[in-house]
This record gives sequence, C-alpha cells and structure tokens, in this order.
Amino acid sequence: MLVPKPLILFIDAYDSFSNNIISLLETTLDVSVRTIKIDNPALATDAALHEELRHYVAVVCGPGPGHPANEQDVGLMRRIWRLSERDLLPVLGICLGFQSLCLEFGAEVKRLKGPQHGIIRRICHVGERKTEVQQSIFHGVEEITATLYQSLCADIGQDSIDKDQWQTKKWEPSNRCPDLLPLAWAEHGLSVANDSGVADERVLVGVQHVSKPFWALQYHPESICTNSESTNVLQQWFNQTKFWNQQYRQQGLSFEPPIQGQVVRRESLLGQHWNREMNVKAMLDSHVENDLVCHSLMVPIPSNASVADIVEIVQGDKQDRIVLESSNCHEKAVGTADVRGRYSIIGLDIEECVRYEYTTGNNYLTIIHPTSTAKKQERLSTEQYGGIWLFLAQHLEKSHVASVPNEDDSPFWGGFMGYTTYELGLESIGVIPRRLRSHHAERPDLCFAWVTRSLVVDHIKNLVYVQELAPKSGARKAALWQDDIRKNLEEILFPFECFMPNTTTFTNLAEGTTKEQVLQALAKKGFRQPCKTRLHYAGDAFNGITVSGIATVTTFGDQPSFPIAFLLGDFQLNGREVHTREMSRPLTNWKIPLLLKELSPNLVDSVLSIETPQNEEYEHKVSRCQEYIRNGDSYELCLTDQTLITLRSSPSLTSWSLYRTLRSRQPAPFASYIRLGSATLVSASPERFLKYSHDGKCELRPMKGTVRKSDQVSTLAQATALLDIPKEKAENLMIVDLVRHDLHGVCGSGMVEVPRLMVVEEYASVFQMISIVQGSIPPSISPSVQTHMSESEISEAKGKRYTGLDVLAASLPPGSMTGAPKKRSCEILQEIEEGRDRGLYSGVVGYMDVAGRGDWSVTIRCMFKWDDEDQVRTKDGGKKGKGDMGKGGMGTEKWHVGAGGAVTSLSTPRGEREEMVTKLSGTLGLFRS
Ligand SMILES: C=C(O[C@@H]1C=C(C(=O)O)C=C[C@H]1O)C(=O)O
Ligand SMILES: NC(=O)CC[C@H](N)C(=O)O
Repeated sequence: MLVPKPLILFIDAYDSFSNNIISLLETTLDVSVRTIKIDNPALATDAALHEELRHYVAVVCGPGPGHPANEQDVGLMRRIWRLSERDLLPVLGICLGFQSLCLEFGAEVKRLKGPQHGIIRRICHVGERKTEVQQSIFHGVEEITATLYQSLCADIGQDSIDKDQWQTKKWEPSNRCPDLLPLAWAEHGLSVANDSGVADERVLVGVQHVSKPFWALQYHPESICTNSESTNVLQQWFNQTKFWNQQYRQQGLSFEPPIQGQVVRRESLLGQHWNREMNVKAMLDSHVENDLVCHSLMVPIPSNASVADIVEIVQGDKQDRIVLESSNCHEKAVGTADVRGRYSIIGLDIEECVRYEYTTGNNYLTIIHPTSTAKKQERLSTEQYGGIWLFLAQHLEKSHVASVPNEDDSPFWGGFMGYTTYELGLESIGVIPRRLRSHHAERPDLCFAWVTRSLVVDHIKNLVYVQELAPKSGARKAALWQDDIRKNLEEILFPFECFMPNTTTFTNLAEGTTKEQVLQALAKKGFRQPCKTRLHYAGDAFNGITVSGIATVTTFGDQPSFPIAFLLGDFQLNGREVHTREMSRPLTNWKIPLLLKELSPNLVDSVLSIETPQNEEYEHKVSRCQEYIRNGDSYELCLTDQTLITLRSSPSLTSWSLYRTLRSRQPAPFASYIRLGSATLVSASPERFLKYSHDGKCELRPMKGTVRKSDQVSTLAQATALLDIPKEKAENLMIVDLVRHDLHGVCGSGMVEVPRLMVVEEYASVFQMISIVQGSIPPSISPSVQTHMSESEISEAKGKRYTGLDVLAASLPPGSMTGAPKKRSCEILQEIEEGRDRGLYSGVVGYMDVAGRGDWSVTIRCMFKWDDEDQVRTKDGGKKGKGDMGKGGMGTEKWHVGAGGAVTSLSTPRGEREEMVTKLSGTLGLFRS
C-alpha cells in the first residue's frame, strides 16, 4: 500500500526562488510540498485557512519582494503568526517570511546600509557553540556559507549591545523582543573570499520563537551557492516539527479534500488541454497532415561555405526568410570551440508556409494561409483553441513524427520557427503590457511559421541536410525537389574548393561601367554561362550602383562553366573611394564579404537620424532601479532602453544586406535573420535561452556579466579576472537561481542541475559570463507503475505528458532580461522604461520541431523593425504599401535597437550606462564610419 508522505504548505510571495526551496524540502525531507500564493482568494476567511492548514504537518513562509509591513506583500503570512493554540502548527520563515515573523514579535524591519543580493556570506550560528543551552535547528550543524538576498533586516536591538558583551549576549533575546531567540548572524568581521563586505556590522539571520513552533532564516538555503551544510538545518527543523506535532498539536491531520495547495509542477499544456476537453482536433485535422516524416538528403559542402551564400542560392529573390545562423562557426581565432555554434537552420519558402500570429490582450489566434491558397485568414477564439501555448502543444502533438532522432542527426526536421516578443512573456507571468491599442493588430507578439522545407547546415560535418516534412507517400516528390536543391548547391559552392584562383585580368572598366557590360565582357571572353548566381551576388552589390574610375574585373576558375567575376583595384562605388586588392585570402571568405565590407560605408549615408538614450536620463533610471532595490522591491533589475535609427531606404539597402554586414562584423552563435509577417529582425545574439531534446532534457544558458574588449582587456584571463568580483558574480548567481526556479516548475523537485557556473566566454567584441542550468522532464509514467496501469490509463498519462514547450511557456520572458524576482521586477521596469514596448528585443527566436526538440535564443544585440512604421514613397510621390524596401521604393524605415544590463545595489549609474553603450555599439557600428 502506498503511504502518502506528510504534507508541508509553502506560502509563496511571488518570489523567483520559491520552487528551489520546494525542491530542496522535497529532496531533503521525506515530504510532499504543496504551495499557495499569499493572496489566494480561496483562503480569505479564517475558517477556510484553518481548514486548509489541517492537511499539513508544517508551513514554510517563503521569500519575496517588498516589505513585511505591507499587507499585500506578505498576505497570508501574518495570519499564520496569529493562529490560536487550537490551529497552531510549526512554521519556518525564509527571508520575507523571516522578516514577517520578526516584525510580528516586536522587531523593527529596516533597510540595510548595503543591500545583499546574491552575496555569499559565512553564517555564524548557535550550533557552532558546542554549549548551546537548548537544542536548536542549528544543532550539530557545521560551517555554513550561504547566499543572501535581502535589502531589509530585522533589528531586535542588536545595535544597542556593547561590543565587549556581544559574544555572549548575541544568543539571548533582547529586551525589545523577548519572544525572539537569535540563532544566527552575518557579521561584518566574518567575510569570505569575494564577499562584498557587509556595511552593516551585524545582521540577524536565524531566529526562533521562545514558546511557539516558529523558526526563521534570513538566508537562502536553496541557492546554488549555499553550501550543503544548510540542508542539515532543514533536517533539524523537521525533527523539531515532528516532535512538536506529537507533543502539542491540537488538530488532527486531515486527509479529506478539498485542498487548495498545489504541487510545484504546473499542469502540463497537454494535460490542460486533455482536462478541458477542448476540441481543436477537427481544426487541426484540416491543417496538419498525418503520417509525417522528414525526407532528408545530405549534401556535402565546402568547409568554408557561407550560410548567407547558401540562403541566396536556394532562396533567390524570396523576401520572407528565417535564418538561424551560427555565424561564428568559422571564427577559429575567437573564443573556444564550445562557444561556436554547430548548426545553422534555414526555413525555406516561408511565403508558402502557414503562419500563426497572436497578439497579447487579444483573445484570438490568427492563422494566415499562404497566398497561393484560396483561404486567406482564419481567426480562432480562445474558447476554440484554449490559449496560445495549449494550441501550439496540441498542434505539435498532432504532427509529432514517430521516429526518434539521434544525437548526431539534424536537430530540426520541420515544425514551428519564429519569434516571440518580450510582451508575450509579460502576459504569461500576469503582467499586462501597457501598449497602445492601435498597434495590436499589426504587431504580433508571437509569430511562427509552420516550416516544412528546410536546410540544416552542420558546420562540423560540412554538410547540409535538405529536408522536407511530408507524408510518407510524398517521398518521390520530395526527392525531385531535393535533387534540384542539391544541384544548385553543388554548382555554386564547389568551384571554390575545386579550382585555385587563376586570375586573368581581362579588361579595364571605363567610367560608368554597368553590370550588363560586365556580363557582356565576360560572355565575349568565352564564358558559356554568365555566372548566374555569382553575378547575382555581385548584383546585390552592383545593382543600381555606378562604378567609376579604374577597376579591374578579374575572373577565377579555369573552366568556362564556373566563371566568377568581381572588381579589383581603386575605384568608386556610389561616389565613394573603394580599394580592393586583397588577393591572399581563400576565395569564399573574401569575395562577397569584401565587396560588402567596402559597401558598408553606404549604410552611413542611409542614416537619417539615430536617437540614442540620453546619458543623464539613463543614469537617473539606474538610480531609480537602485532605489527600488534598497526598498526591498527587487534584487536585480535588467534595465534597458531603446535607440531608434531612421534609415533612408535605397535599392542597395535591404534588411538582408544589413544582416550580411552584421553577421560578418559580429559573428555570434545565435545570429538570426527573420523577415516574417510584419517584422524584420537582424540579430547577432550570443545568448542561448533554452534548448530541449525529444526526451525532455532542457538546458538554459543565462548570460550575465559583460566586459568590452579593448587594448587593456584583450584576453580571456584578463576578462575572467575582471568579472571575478561580487557585483558580477551576484548578477549571474541571481539569474541562475531564478532559472532553476523556472525549470523546477516544470521538471519537478530534484530534476535541475547547474553543470557550469559563471564561466567567461569570448565573443567578437565582448567577453560574457555564462552559466548552464539543466533540467530533465521525468517520463510520464515510471516503468514500475506502468505494470499496474490499464491501457487507457497509460494512454491518458502519455497524452498529458510534459514537453519542452512547457518549459518555454513557463520561462518567458528570459530571466536574464528581467531581473529577480521576475514578476515584481517586470512591473518596476515597465514603470521605469515608461511602458515602452521592448518588442522583439528581449524576446526569443528559434524553433520547435516535430520530433519534440527546440532551441531558442534571447533576442539581444539586434535591430528590428515593424512594417507599419515604414514610410514608403513611390516614384510618383504617393505612399506605397508597407514592407521591405529592397524592391526599389524610396522612403524611410525605423529600426529599434534595445540595449541594457542588470542593475544591482553594487552598480554605478555611470558603469551601467557604459555597459549599455557597449552592448549597443556592436549594432550601431554598422552605421558609423
Ligand atoms: C540586456 C542585454 O544583455 C543581457 C544582459 C547582460 C548583462 O547584464 O551582463 C548580458 C547578456 C544579456 O542577458 C543587452 O544585450 O542589451
Ligand atoms: N529574499 C527576500 O525574501 C527579500 C525580502 C525583502 N524584500 C528584502 O529585500 O529584504
């Protein structure tokens, strides 16, 4: 027979570490934990609270933002301290819970001189005195080093104790709070390496009520940087609660429903769907084909083939594109191998894909069908689709392919590709974006294309997977298409490897030479096919550009079928001096980038205005963040601001050309180009948000801690030394703990690990400190239980399983872009950032595929625009429709560039402003000569 474990109730004050505490309790003690929010309306009356408490052997009042004197910050906690003898049960307060207890019994809760967030301290506790009078929860506990997250502290009168009496008196209740017995202190003198030092001489961090079963800690036992000794404290506490329950508990335990407390794992998306019995099936039947498989062809490519070239070869003029590129894969000189991405993923024929769009605040989902079909748009109401995440989960379930991918295979077989905005994340944590209503329809917060044709480039194996997701029966059709793509790729990419440059200078170009003349000249030289694709590239550069001066067209390759031509020499492009004479580099590496590099000064000419954040204003915002932190409302705030760039559109200025330039200037493992729906994104993001595999292994890679490369700081060792300070480590630690919390909420207790903590990595223009947090979603049915289950029970359990999508839905917006605790910090940021949308910046881009895998990056170091902000003029002076300007329209386009950084109590306004400017400069560099 299964004996249920004793239940502990965790009262959650909307903190971002709560699930870590629950995990620690469940893995340390033989208990199950249930949780409720401090403002749970079902427990509004005392009778309801008392009834609920009868289910539990103990209560934990958790940490949280705010001040214990504020009713709305502590909610239920106060009522716990006031329980009558009849309803009393053992309680452990942690941080805010600690402060609430102390306040209730006479302490003054005041601001620390120096807030301590993510700071690791050596704790001096009563258990270290072998002569403790009374057995305490610190009994037999050795040395504790623990992470603190606090701006406030409880003063029970410690400052009035004379210095020479401190050692003995510190363990006694003070006159001021006779009910509170001090158990632990963080003292100024007891610093550990890397401690920022406490400005406050002594801070009470452990306490017990002298007559009631109340204990409390003002440090975080669950933090990844707290040592394992602190689990002993929990064990001791639990022993004391057992003893107390046996001796003094008046109310018997209840095993009867109802019970309000919830298990820590949120209900799975598929489970919610199952339980609500929503029927999107019929609708999905018309969208999703059955029996899908990924038809895949592997095509070898030269090791130095460029993803941007491949995109052009295969996609030609098609404007809508989704390219997720490891654009630093060839950057052998910078950083270590594991910073370089392995794969690049290209969604093909995006205009032919069904697109799904959702805007926050709308209770409908829009499905946009490709222009080739008769059906244009469908709108589903929330009742029909159950909410965007439920819908996506259901869609993926329906299109799930049966085969199991192997580790070394293509990571994407087809599925959803696209972006979500920061505001989508806000909505999912219950913060309402304060946007202007008028923007709703034109700017989706989630925009995914259902991609069935794709290319995946494996930069290690040097091959491309040419893939089509289609029913099994579609193999023949897929093969024909794949063969076309293969021929195209081979024709264009291979000459570079096969033929060494055989330079033949064949003509001097006269002033005003056009592309057509170059082609004619080539033809005269006997080249059979005027180099189709190559001149298409060159076309990007030549198109509409007047070349003048003396330039030499040089051809490479000694076979007429592979002619390649481009300009060498000193000449002018669009009135600018250009000098190209570097002949020594390998061909593919230098040819196109070289031309573009020379062209990039044109971007400067396209700039109509750049509005960057004002220095003083930004610094003022940093100070405001710090004021909130001093108040206890947040531990860390990732403040950001926006730069607006207005560009004059011109034929040579396409968003794709911006991307080509950015990717070669700022190579990054998560670069992306997305032109989808009404948004265009050009990104050089170095930060992975979340990756998950088909079997539920998830990995988040928060990045916190940034150093600009300079002459003074040019090596990894120098950067590592610079980042090895409490400020930077605290920033990183807070987000690691927050991300662990998010993951615990899906994977459950004990399923989260941190294999890499605070490691510095090198990128094109910055050094970044990262950590890796991994979680495993447990199987939906454990093998031992399965044997006792009926067929229908097994199918129900499988039908309700958790997938990587649950993790994505539970972890937005990315913690590294919010600060902690997430919800309160986002609310504060909304106010300081004046309710301005962050849009695609601070959101995520990536994919989730039909085999259950996904990979998402944080959208930073990027620029994006919305079509509705384009001003397009036609030749006759009228305004034209919106869209990319690449097609020759004249007008302006407005690009948004976000940048920011984490503000903590240890930040300086100037330092933060400089950090923001550093992050901005990679992108802004495109527009500066
Ligand atoms: C806010 C940005 O970056 C974020 C903040 C970082 C930091 O505070 O060190 C590092 C990486 C990102 O998570 C940005 O690039 O604009
Ligand atoms: N970690 C916490 O619970 C923090 C409590 C309180 N808001 C403070 O900042 O001191």
